[in-house]
Amino acid sequence: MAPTYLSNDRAAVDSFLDKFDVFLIDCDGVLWSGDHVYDGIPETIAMLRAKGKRTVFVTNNSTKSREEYLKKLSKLNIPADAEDIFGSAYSSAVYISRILKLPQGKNKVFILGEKGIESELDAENVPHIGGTDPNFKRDITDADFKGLADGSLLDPEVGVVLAGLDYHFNYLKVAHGLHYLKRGAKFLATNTDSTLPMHHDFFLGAGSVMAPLVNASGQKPLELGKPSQAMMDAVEGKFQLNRQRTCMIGDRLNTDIKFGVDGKLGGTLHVLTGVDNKAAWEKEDAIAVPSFYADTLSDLRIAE
Ligand SMILES: O=C(O)[C@H](O)[C@H](O)COP(=O)(O)O
Ligand SMILES: [Mg+2]
Repeated sequence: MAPTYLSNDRAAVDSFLDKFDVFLIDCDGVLWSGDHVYDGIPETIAMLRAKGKRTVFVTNNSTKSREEYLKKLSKLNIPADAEDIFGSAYSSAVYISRILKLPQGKNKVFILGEKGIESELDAENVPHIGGTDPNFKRDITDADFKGLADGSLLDPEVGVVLAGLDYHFNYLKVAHGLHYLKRGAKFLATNTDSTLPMHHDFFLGAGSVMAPLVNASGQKPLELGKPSQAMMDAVEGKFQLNRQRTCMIGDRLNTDIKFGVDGKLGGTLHVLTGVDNKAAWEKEDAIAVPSFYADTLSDLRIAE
């Protein structure tokens, strides 16, 4: 069935809102582009909450922890509770500490990523190295090559390499990641989005940042962010979701919309402010087709 267009259609928006109690809302490309909030977003979230709807922010962006996202949301006047934020950094930390359960002496994580991952691993008492450690912000030396090849530079307790969006990746850091994988560490990713919407344009996403490691190791990481259904199960458990009364709202087909479709949610809404346009789901072999679409999330305000 062709997706229902909601923009400027009060009746369509009213029946859309009546169908759902919980909205899982993506962030980059839906609420904002970098620090630029799209027009009418704070008012739209406030309207949904005023109508008794639950709004849960589900982002693949692992550079911030839930706490850091709460600060960003409140700085941008978007109403939110700390409880209603579910990021891929949190999803990954929970997977490592509560599901993977690494053996003692092999329970450390080497991070190719930012502060968000470090904070969420700390919250789960999972030891970690790499990440924002300033010792990695330099050129590789011959001593590094030697120490990585003979293992003298490697921490024997590392059992996982966790990769995400990293604004500071370089040859030295990726080389460490490669040599931990060569010694049997598990390869996990918070997400593998190829691009990042920022300042109304697109930049390298997590998937593009970790591509050198995937290429050199010949391994594909286990993804823990959208569209992974491990994340959907975690979201369902945490928020006691009735999947039929839940709608996923996103800008990207191969993460957000696929997440909702594979998760058999009651509906998915594709907004055209971010990564994918209409043509992406109109084509024959579209990876996922939304049940609703709108030019922007704030088009829901017609129901105010
Ligand atoms: O590269 C990335 O990590 C993604 O572009 C970014 O995380 C997407 O975030 P989301 O749209 O899921 O909020
Ligand atoms: Mg997005």
